[in-house]
Amino acid sequence: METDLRLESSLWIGNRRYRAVLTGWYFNWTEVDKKNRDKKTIAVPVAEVVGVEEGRVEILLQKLVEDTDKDFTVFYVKRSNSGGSSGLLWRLGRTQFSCPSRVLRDQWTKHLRTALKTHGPLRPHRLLVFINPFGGKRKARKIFHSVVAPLFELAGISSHVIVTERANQARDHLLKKDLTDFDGVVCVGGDGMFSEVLHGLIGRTQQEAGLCENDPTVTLHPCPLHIGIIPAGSTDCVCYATVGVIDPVTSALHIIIGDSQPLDVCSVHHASSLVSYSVSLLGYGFYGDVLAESEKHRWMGPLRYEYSGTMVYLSNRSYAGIVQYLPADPLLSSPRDKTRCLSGCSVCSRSTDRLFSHSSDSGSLYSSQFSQFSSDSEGDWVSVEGRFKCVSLTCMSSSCPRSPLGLSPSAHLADGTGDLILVWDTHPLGFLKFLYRHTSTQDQFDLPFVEVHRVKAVRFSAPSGKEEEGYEEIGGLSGGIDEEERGYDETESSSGSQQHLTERVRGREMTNEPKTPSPFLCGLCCSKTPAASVWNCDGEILPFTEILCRIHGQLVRLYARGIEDGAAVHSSEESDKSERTCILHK
Ligand SMILES: Nc1ncnc2c1ncn2[C@@H]1O[C@H](COP(=O)(O)OP(=O)(O)OP(=O)(O)O)[C@@H](O)[C@H]1O
Repeated sequence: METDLRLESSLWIGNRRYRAVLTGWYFNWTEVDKKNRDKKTIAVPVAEVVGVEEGRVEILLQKLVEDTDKDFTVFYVKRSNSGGSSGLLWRLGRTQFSCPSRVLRDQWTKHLRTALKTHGPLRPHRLLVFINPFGGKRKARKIFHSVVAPLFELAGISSHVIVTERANQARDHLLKKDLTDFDGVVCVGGDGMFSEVLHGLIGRTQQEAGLCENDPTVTLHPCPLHIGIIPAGSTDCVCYATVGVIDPVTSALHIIIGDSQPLDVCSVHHASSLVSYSVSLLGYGFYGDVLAESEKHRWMGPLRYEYSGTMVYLSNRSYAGIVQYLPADPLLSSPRDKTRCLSGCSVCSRSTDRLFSHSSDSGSLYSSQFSQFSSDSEGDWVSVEGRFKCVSLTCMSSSCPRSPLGLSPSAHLADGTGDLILVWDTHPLGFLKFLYRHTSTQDQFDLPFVEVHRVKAVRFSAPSGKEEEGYEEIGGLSGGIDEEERGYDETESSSGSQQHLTERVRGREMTNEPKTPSPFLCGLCCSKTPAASVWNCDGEILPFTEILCRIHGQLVRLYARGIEDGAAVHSSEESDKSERTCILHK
């Protein structure tokens, strides 16, 4: 196949001569000077070629074609620095080549197109697109039609576009309508819109596989359709955490070239019923309260999150809870190992082998997952009880522009685990330090009242009524437990052993004596602590406190490739100094 695709000839860009070579995987062109010496080479992976067109073609608001019979135009992915974001921006690179004859031009276009098919097996041909016209700044429709649709057209992708008229329309469509012709589903909107598509696709897949989503022990069937996210919401965290930038062009290009990023999904059950799925944050306590508070102030727009965060922080609440978790294998990875899940992550790749090792066909693919889950014996569960500022579970780093490293910087997108973060009740200033560290590079887990565990499942419940009232009374009076008062050291806090945790619970019970109210808490914030918080599940409030969460490894696939490490991409400057592409210097 490699030899069939190989093509080499002189080509011209303007009046400069280039030696162009198409190997199996790369399309390279090297400038040749008058003395036949090679200058710089531009190498574009065939997998990143967006399209090949006869003539001299430009894509502005619409396609402009100057049909000359010796020219062809190649469109490809070009990388550029994103400024503040963690990933790289992708732009549409374009180079117009001239050939000495029409025959040679036709040979180039034919070979390049064949190479695209060979090296882009997951490139979509037909997509189902949902646009939420009310998401974010209400620009989703414009973003799709002016930025994304021309790129899809260039790449030969046909789209069936549905502009939603109500919440949950996309979910319901995916659950009920015929999806046979589609390679993937694209949502143009924010995290809420992504969540709709996620629920619709997972539900549909389980229906077709005859699986009951309400049974928390069932291993769910991976979704066959890819999901693409064109960010157009006020919160686009899933896009940021899986691409590294919030940029419609970058996301559209990932869709076009058929990138594939598996993603873990957490199922949330209450009393043997499915409540929801989550991919980013499941948070009780602080994060639940902030969401509940912000819902009361929707009229403020995005500012409501700052306002609500401040109000909830000042109210200095903590909540009693019993947390049980099933630890993941500590030999595979750890939330404190200071690694980052980047594009091509080896931990996630090894997980693919582990999760789907027994067969390549999807039927036995999920039976191999089933055997993995069924071996999780109940005896492995660890249980802790006490008062928490917040309890969070995240299946990914949950990085976002405000917190570039995220809630759990070393979490993985697709290793079949989640990170459970327990923030025990503490002094308000300690908690502020914890929150502040999310905005910097300081380790938010390196605090004595914080612990993090890599887990496969979590159960949460509030203590029964009587105990709850007792905690409430104490919570209402107490200014929280000082770090010094807690009676355990930092080394212990990261050990996560059952024994240490039990000791800590005892220590906490002892320190839960009523205390003199802290002067910091008086005035504005000294309201009575409610008995229970609510769960924030990817931005939605859950109606239950008691939940069982289970991580399903690589349940869905996104048109993405994880965050690219800018430093690792071999790049240099071309004509536009800010732009990067693969250029090899000779
Ligand atoms: N046509 C519609 N009318 C009203 N709501 C819709 C419509 N289409 C989708 N939705 C709902 O709007 C919610 C928010 O949408 P989306 O995530 O796109 O925007 P957002 O601005 O990021 O959201 P948020 O206000 O939650 O930050 C989603 O939960 C989705 O179910």
